[in-house]
Amino acid sequence: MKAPVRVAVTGAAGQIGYALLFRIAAGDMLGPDQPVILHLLEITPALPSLQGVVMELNDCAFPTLAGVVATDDANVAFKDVDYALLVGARPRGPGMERKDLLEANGAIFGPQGKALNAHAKRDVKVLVVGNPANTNALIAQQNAPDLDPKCFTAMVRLDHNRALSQLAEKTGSHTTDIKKMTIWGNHSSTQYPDIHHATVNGKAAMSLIDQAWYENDFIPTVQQRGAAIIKARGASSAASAASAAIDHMRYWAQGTTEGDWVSMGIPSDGSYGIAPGVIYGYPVTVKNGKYEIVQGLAINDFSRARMDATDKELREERAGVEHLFAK
Ligand SMILES: NC(=O)c1ccc[n+]([C@@H]2O[C@H](COP(=O)([O-])OP(=O)(O)OC[C@H]3O[C@@H](n4cnc5c(N)ncnc54)[C@H](O)[C@@H]3O)[C@@H](O)[C@H]2O)c1
Ligand SMILES: O=C(O)C[C@H](O)C(=O)O
Repeated sequence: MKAPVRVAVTGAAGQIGYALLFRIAAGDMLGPDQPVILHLLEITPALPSLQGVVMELNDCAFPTLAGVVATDDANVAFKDVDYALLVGARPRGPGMERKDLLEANGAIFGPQGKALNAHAKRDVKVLVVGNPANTNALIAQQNAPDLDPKCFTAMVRLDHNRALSQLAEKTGSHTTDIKKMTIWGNHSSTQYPDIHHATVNGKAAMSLIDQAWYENDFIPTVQQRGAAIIKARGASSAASAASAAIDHMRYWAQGTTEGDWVSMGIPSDGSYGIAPGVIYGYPVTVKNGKYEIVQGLAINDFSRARMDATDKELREERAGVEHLFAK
């Protein structure tokens, strides 16, 4: 067994938290030889409920669970953490405008960015799941001036996995037969799931499907999947979101496989003509805990228009929250 690492999870008493904590504690995220100390952050009124979750975590007697800290203080929650999964966010309520949502989340992700800046390990890996995930990640990053901006990422892995599942079903294959799937841009309905570079059992994905299915079925299904689940379940995706968060962190920590890549929301460096600084879904490879954008992909006009549309949405979201950035 290795020395334990510290993993913070915010919104730990919520529904994603309930699907996520037990898998992290069981070793699904960092491996069966990596003990974890969980740092769980909740708002004060949710602490009794969180205590119940802690009781259940202990009752599992996981070999890889080395301790649990449960708190309503971000300074305690982020102390010396190696990983931080920021799940807790303000959901959109009735009559709330997007602007109100961004403002409410600024009040969460600004202070959490500051607390990470003050207390987390200098190479902390931060994943923002709470919506609007990309712009919440930007707010946290912009309040953590002493951390490398690349420490902050947002989750588009659920979209990536949804795209794998849709393409596998259409082509009668398994998700593991598919390589080089890409989600460009925002975790929102403007995201662009791109299969131009994907292969299914080594064959170009685009040669196995027709353009009409791609345009009228695949893309909108992936873009609208979150809304479809809310409609069907009466609550937003939880187990699949938790599973995607595990995948995002596992690949970031352990690396991508040769000949394949994953999609991560990361700070744009201007690659592919995207506005520098916005947290944009890119295809990335990972080695030794560092991600790199896959370069040199051919982008046709169809893709260009969609990549630009989701970039535009992210630039607009950024313009709406710039007043929340640390001066
Ligand atoms: N990126 C994605 O792919 C994706 C997918 C699904 C859901 N989500 C988002 O994830 C978020 C969480 O979803 P959920 O279903 O678990 O919601 P939930 O309402 O069940 O749980 C959220 C929890 O966060 C807590 N919380 C609120 N403010 C907090 C704060 N300042 N610090 C710590 N905890 C805080 C709440 O008390 C609650 O327990 C939502 O924003 C949802 O939209 C993102
Ligand atoms: O909460 C939502 O809007 C949906 C969620 O982000 C999802 O993709 O399932």
